[in-house]
Amino acid sequence: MKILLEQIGRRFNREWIFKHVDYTFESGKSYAILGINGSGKSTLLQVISGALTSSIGNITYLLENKQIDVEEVYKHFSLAAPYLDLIEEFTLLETLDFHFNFKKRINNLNNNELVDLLDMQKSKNKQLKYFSSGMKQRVKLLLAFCSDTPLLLLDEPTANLDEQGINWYLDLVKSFGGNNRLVIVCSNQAHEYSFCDEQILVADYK
Ligand SMILES: Nc1ncnc2c1ncn2[C@@H]1O[C@H](COP(=O)(O)OP(=O)(O)OP(=O)(O)O)[C@@H](O)[C@H]1O
Repeated sequence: MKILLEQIGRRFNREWIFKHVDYTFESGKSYAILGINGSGKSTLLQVISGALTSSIGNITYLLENKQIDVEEVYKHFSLAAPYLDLIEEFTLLETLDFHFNFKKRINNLNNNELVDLLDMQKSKNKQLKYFSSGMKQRVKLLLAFCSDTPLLLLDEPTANLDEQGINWYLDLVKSFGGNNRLVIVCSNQAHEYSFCDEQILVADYK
């Protein structure tokens, strides 16, 4: 997958969050979008994903050298982000079944293998509303990493995770972040993005 940003800008009302962003994202590489709180990382990620339109500029999406419409991009990415909610009434197993109705499982991993990856066999029939914030974050990350999509978007991936959780995330990166995937991480914490090949500073586009 290739995503080309040409002179992209986004404003809310009269305030420009970023402008003149020229950048190319390519499969097989990982990118970190960096900046302080409120600098516009999530906004840029949402523009890249097509969830938010840019105020100016063009974005082109190429999948195996064929252009795809912005309306179709959602089929090709998986996202873990603080603003993405899980359905709290579902149990863990129901969550996996529901999610993988829409996205293909990576390596055909079955529910039992996914629950093992989460180390949550004891909680598989528990509703997510009874999960701790760290457990929910692990579920979000697992759903994103284990969906077979060429584009993986991660916004604050280790929010709510303790040291063990951070190491678990880094294992996911090693296991499922490669294989010619395009990975984009929004962060302001080095341990979340130190594996990335390139860094984009939102402050450079003010
Ligand atoms: N829907 C919106 N309407 C108006 N302003 C918005 C909207 N969404 C975001 N903003 C503003 O855009 C700016 C960038 O927000 P954004 O969430 O992209 O920052 P961020 O770098 O991801 O922050 P954080 O590190 O805290 O997650 C902020 O000033 C925010 O208030």
